[in-house]
Amino acid sequence: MKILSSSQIKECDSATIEKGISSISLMENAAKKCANWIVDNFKSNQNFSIFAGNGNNGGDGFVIARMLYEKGFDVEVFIDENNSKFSEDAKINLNKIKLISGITIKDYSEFDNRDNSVIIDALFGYGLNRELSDDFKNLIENLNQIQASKISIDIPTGLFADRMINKNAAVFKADFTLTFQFYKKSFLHPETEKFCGKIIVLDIDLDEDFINEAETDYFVIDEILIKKIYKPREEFSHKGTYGKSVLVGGSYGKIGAVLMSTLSALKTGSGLTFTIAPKCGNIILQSQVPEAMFIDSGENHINEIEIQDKAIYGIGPGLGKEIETQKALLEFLENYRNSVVLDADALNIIAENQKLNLIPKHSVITPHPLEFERLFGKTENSFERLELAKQKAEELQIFIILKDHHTVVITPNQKVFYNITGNSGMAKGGSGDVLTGILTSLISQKYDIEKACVFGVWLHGKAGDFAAVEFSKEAMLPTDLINHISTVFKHSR
Ligand SMILES: NC(=O)C1=CN([C@@H]2O[C@H](COP(=O)(O)OP(=O)(O)OC[C@H]3O[C@@H](n4cnc5c(N)ncnc54)[C@H](O)[C@@H]3O)[C@@H](O)[C@H]2O)[C@@H](O)CC1
Ligand SMILES: [K+]
Repeated sequence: MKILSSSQIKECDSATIEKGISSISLMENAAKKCANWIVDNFKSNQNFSIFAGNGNNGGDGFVIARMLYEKGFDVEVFIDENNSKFSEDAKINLNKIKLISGITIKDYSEFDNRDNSVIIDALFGYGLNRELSDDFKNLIENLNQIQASKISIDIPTGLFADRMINKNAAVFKADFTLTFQFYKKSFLHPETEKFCGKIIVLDIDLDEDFINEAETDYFVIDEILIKKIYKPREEFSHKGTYGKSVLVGGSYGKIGAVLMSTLSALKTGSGLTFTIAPKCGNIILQSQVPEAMFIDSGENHINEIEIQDKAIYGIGPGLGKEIETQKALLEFLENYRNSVVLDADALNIIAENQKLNLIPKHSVITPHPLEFERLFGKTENSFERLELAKQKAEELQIFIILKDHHTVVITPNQKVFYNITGNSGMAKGGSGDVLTGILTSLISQKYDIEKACVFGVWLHGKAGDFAAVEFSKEAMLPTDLINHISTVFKHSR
């Protein structure tokens, strides 16, 4: 799914209107989708307090008020009674509810939530283009204090669609955000996402031709994209068809990491799978993953990384940073020309030795925010981090998978794919090792690297979601996630 900027969304609205749908019908349709969702999700004796602004977001609020009232709900609408400059469509819809005696319209200042109503925020949408005034900030801070369910229409008021907010910004804290047609970039960054609650994307039939032609670097990974990428296994194939994955890592006390990567590579379909690990890992690896071939290197830590023909390497899980290991990795990178997946200590070794230039072109690196900082330096927030990552991905011609609440894939041509599968149960040591195995396996199976990254992060999160359903977010383990890779493939048929 494409992510458009607020100006592109505005153009998309206009293109839809040019195709013959009036702007007032578009508002009617958008509000109807919201009202239907609310009716389906709230009890029929629920009261609603709708806070409307002067623009089209407020207009949506007026239509929602009318529709909920018509469905039998109690509704009160709050506006700024001192400001009579409404957008044209908002004014038409405000006038319509003024004629309905059962809907009371009051000034924001008259609100007291005596009847414990659900609060609907239709103050500002994607049209917000500057800081809120103190009056609005106070209103929002007061609303945020109230213990009630809260719904934002299109965007929680106070957020911009596609940029960071100021540190002291006031933002409506929603439990649900009912948004139109597209995810907004700010729904996917930790500093701003926390205000959105559960995000529901409602299709309001905006012009498909415009959407198809709109140019953007930003995408949300959805099932439509995954269906285009996934290559089911062919009947007439053999193990050689599915490539050779070599997982490199493990050190005394950290053999589990490379074991999980190896197992994940196998479970993702790798044809031939090797593990290069120190001798101390031999018995555990051979007994736990008999399908993989073991190549030893060093006693308790890796001291050499053998280069094999026609293989894809995934290096880093549990690797450690012993001097000999550092030398082995740097020597490998100096002599290796193919794409490689680099994670964890492999990235830390590269950062400490300042050897970014040794990363082969079209490789994949999978840093979490701290590893990213060690590699590329400090940034103020995740929006800036993403911009720096785009710049570095292009400069080094590599794929960067930034692991965060929403993991992001950044390509050498600066495309950005946000992943929305996964859950907090995956915030445990070992989850990253699984991802390294999955990515190595997909690339060795000749998935194009961009597709492998997109499919890999989605698959990783989706398996995590299945594991959370079975075991709970608290109790699920990375090994449960590995076992649920099969559930994802079964559901993908
Ligand atoms: N036809 C359309 O364009 C549709 C628009 N829709 C709704 O319309 C919204 C966008 O409407 P608008 O473009 O009218 O914008 P908003 O309703 O988000 O904001 C209203 C106006 O407030 C002004 N403003 C910006 N920042 C401000 C600030 N800090 N303090 C005070 N005023 C400020 C701007 O001039 C802006 O146009 C969407 O988020 C969505 O809810 C939907 O009804 C779908 C169709
Ligand atoms: K809003």
